[in-house]
Amino acid sequence: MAVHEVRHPLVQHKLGKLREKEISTKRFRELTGELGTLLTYEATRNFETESYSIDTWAGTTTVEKIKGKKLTVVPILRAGVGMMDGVLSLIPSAKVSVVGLARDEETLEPTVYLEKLVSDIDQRTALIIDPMLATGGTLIETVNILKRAGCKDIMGLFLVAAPEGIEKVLAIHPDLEIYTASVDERLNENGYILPGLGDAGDKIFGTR
Ligand SMILES: O=P(O)(O)OC[C@H]1O[C@H](OP(=O)(O)OP(=O)(O)O)[C@H](O)[C@@H]1O
Ligand SMILES: O=c1cc[nH]c(=O)[nH]1
Ligand SMILES: [Mg+2]
Repeated sequence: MAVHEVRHPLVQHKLGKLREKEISTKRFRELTGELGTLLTYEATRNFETESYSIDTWAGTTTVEKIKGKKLTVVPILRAGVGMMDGVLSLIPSAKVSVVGLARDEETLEPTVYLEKLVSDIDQRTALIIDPMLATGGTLIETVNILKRAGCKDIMGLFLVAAPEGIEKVLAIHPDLEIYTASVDERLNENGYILPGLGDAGDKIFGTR
């Protein structure tokens, strides 16, 4: 597994705005989508391309396209939905496989309540999207679901990740590629990331 912390100035600028205490639902949503786009740009940086010829106004020339890479975007309900439009703005034809997991506030254990995967997921690269990687329980369970379905190539995009969660995921799924805008300091006693974002799901959906 590799953890890529995306230090691009635009990413860090937008993450800083996202952390502000009095942020509105509208602004939180906008920034979450924009960061989804920027993380997608970074995560697809090493996709293989192949050359082909086209006719242009000045004759024939050689251009490139992404080489046979079939993707499925995997938003983790609820909060992952907040990143989805931003991710799909760069890869608009990607199929979407939805999983629903909710973390118990007391035990911090995730419960799976929905699995709706594309049928040929065993032939696709899965791009998991969720704003938060905290204890890592939700991500471990999501990767378990994808691997059980035959998926072999799995990447994840997270706005913020906790070092404790990364370590736990790494121990169980060493083949995962993680992209995040920030590896934050630590988890607090309630399993929230510090400095983190607070409850990302509530902020995206305007609940609470
Ligand atoms: O790494 P973990 O400790 O498992 O926590 C991370 C999970 O917690 C949040 O979701 P939550 O369960 O609050 O659901 P929501 O998206 O419906 O708010 C977050 O969006 C992740 O999915
Ligand atoms: O800090 C955290 C941890 C889990 N879920 C969140 O929304 N925020
Ligand atoms: Mg939540």
